[in-house]
Amino acid sequence: MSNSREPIRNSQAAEQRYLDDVVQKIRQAEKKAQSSIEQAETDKRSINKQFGEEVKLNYGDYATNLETALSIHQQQQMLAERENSWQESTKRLSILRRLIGNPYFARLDFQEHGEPKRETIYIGLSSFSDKNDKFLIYDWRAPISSIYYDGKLGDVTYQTPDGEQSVNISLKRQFLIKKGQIDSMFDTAETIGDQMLLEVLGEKSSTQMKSIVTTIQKEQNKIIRNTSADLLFVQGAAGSGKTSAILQRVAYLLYRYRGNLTSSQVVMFSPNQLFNDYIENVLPELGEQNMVQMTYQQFVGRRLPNYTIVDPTAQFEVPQTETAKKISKVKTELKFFKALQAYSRTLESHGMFFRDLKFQGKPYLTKEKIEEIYYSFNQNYHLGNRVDATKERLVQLLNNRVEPELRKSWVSKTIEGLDPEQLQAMYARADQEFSSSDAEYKYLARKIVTQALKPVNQGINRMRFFNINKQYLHFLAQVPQFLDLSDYGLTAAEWQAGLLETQENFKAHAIHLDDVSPYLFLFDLMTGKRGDRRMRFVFVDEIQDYTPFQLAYLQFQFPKAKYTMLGDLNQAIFTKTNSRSLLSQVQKLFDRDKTEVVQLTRSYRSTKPITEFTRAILKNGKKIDTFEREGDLPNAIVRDDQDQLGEDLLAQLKINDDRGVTTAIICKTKRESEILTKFLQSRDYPVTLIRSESQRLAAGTLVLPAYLAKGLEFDAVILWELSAANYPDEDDRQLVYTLASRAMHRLTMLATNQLTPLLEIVPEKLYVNEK
Ligand SMILES: Nc1ncnc2c1ncn2[C@@H]1O[C@H](COP(=O)(O)OP(=O)(O)OP(=O)(O)O)[C@@H](O)[C@H]1O
Repeated sequence: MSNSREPIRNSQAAEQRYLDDVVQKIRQAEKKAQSSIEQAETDKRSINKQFGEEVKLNYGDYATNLETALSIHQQQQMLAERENSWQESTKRLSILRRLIGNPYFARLDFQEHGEPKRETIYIGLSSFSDKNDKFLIYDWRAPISSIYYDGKLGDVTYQTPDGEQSVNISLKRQFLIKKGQIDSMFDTAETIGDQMLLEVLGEKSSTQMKSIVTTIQKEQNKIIRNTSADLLFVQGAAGSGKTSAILQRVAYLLYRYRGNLTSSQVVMFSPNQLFNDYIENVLPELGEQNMVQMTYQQFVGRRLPNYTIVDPTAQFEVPQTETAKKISKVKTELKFFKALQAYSRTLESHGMFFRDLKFQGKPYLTKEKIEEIYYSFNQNYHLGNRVDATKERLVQLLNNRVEPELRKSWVSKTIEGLDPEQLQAMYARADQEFSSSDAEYKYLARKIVTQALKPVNQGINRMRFFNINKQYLHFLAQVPQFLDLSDYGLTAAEWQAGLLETQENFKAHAIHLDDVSPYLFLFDLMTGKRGDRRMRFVFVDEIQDYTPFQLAYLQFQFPKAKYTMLGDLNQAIFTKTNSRSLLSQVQKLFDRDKTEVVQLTRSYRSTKPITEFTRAILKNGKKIDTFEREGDLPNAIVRDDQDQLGEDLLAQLKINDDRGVTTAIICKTKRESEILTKFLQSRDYPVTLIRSESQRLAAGTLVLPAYLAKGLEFDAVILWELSAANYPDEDDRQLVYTLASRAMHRLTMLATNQLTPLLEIVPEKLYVNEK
């Protein structure tokens, strides 16, 4: 071997010596960071002290005031510098402390093409260099680290900001290091050896998701490091690491665009708040700040604070009628988005509804007048400029009204009614002087009038002259002109009935979730709003639960961002009907050349028997591969009465508890979860019921309703009442698949009378039927 140091480091003892050396250097750096923090703190204290004394001394005339101001400015600058250095050192310190116990997880030996020397690098959570700026550890996100995840041994290439590089890899070594000691190490010729992955996957679940940097798979690495696509669409089986991959991707992007990208320019839309809590620690553990996280409902809901958003399907408690499903389909498709855009263009020449702007309870700027102004501009004005020009004219009109208003009797009455205190508050200064009492009266009158007209002014600025509700209903009435309702199996009368329902909802300050996005979009179009252009990356997880309309609306809201959308078209649990066409509809929103699709087919979450079972539930399932991890076959127990089933549940819980695995019992609805929780408590079995998404996941056995289980995982899952009564037909197939695929090590299904017929297609050898 050409590198003389290499043989020395080939045994574990030698690697340990090298590790000790690195750890010692990190410790030295830690001390240094600690002392610069202390220094910055001492400096801050002394600046503050000095500053306090100077200010006390110089509290005098104008000149010294100016001097004081200058000195304050100077002090502030000095403080800010110290603050910066304090923050830098604190951040550094926390990274160093993280590195001390586990500085790196891999070593690579390689030779760059054309270079005589072979190099050895170590890869860890963050980079670290010694006093001479020699890198002892490379960040896992550095360009060179990519070859650890990507390639086999031999000749490989990797991307750098300056283009492609080729190297020849001769060694790839993985380490499991705990508290500064090498637990085990293995050399691998594979991408990332299965041995390492097996160790990691065999671990127990917890209430917090973990980072996967040490074992990122090649396909996942593609997702993480992609910077070219405007739309990166990831279709991945349950448990294939979609969520994990995007969290590492956020960390990667923050590193790659350091200085130009902040975590506030990255937003992630996730299925529910519970899931947000579940993933909350991953980025901080990687030394990065969390991105903005919210649910789509939160995103749109904050713009409609006075409305209750109704979504009858969300919790599976109320079944939807066939007609309601069809109407819902119309309102959630891309065609509807386009129809709305087309409708908005017609408003440029006619058809906009207005409201009076009132003053003292009476129309002040009438809707007729506003309409006249709005349509007085020529056809070059689109909706956005039309509204700006209208606002301007209305403000002018309002200003012109001030003078005549001054002479009205309500103004003089108001002035007469002012008590001395109120009067005093009207003057700019206590000793304000006027040339005459007439001038004083005019001054006061003007103040009162402008004050009173303020709400009208606000109404103009906030565009209260638009009648958005009426406009939206008008649009719904016009829909048959833009779409063929018969394509959706709907008659004009059924559509009209749906419209009346929306109208009734408005009266009750409620709005159906399907109406929310079109309603806001119409308002944006009317007011010429153009979205948030600062947002650079948008992530949408569990995309199969979004409607094409919602995704189009997101794109409208963040027009400059690159999108990463992840989903499993096998798991569409809320929007069953259109999941198949979702991808094709979404692709229409982006430039074809800038769209990349990545498939993740291997399921890492579950043992092989569980993955084999869950994938058999799907009829036209996308391809799913298992990961070779052994475990028990899933088991199903069916009883004639629920009391007996309760005993079986307790018995299964005992088995799981004895094995030290944590169980989640998933029921179909919230009501069922509540009843089951009461039963278990009556039998002195401690459980935590998760009944809303604002709750936290707790340790120990959980009971939760199906709609909250999205995206989560548990050591053991018991599906309570997976019966024919609860899951009768095809509509629930994807839901059952989603629920079953939450299990990592153990899956049990319990039902009274009869198991759901959805399992009939699953070969008997894939599970144990205990009846
Ligand atoms: N490369 C990896 N190394 C180690 N663990 C991994 C890897 N990829 C995925 N996992 C583990 O597999 C499990 C499933 O990952 P994740 O939740 O990201 O999948 P998902 O595709 O989002 O699943 P779902 O669609 O079912 O919600 C997690 O426990 C995760 O830590």
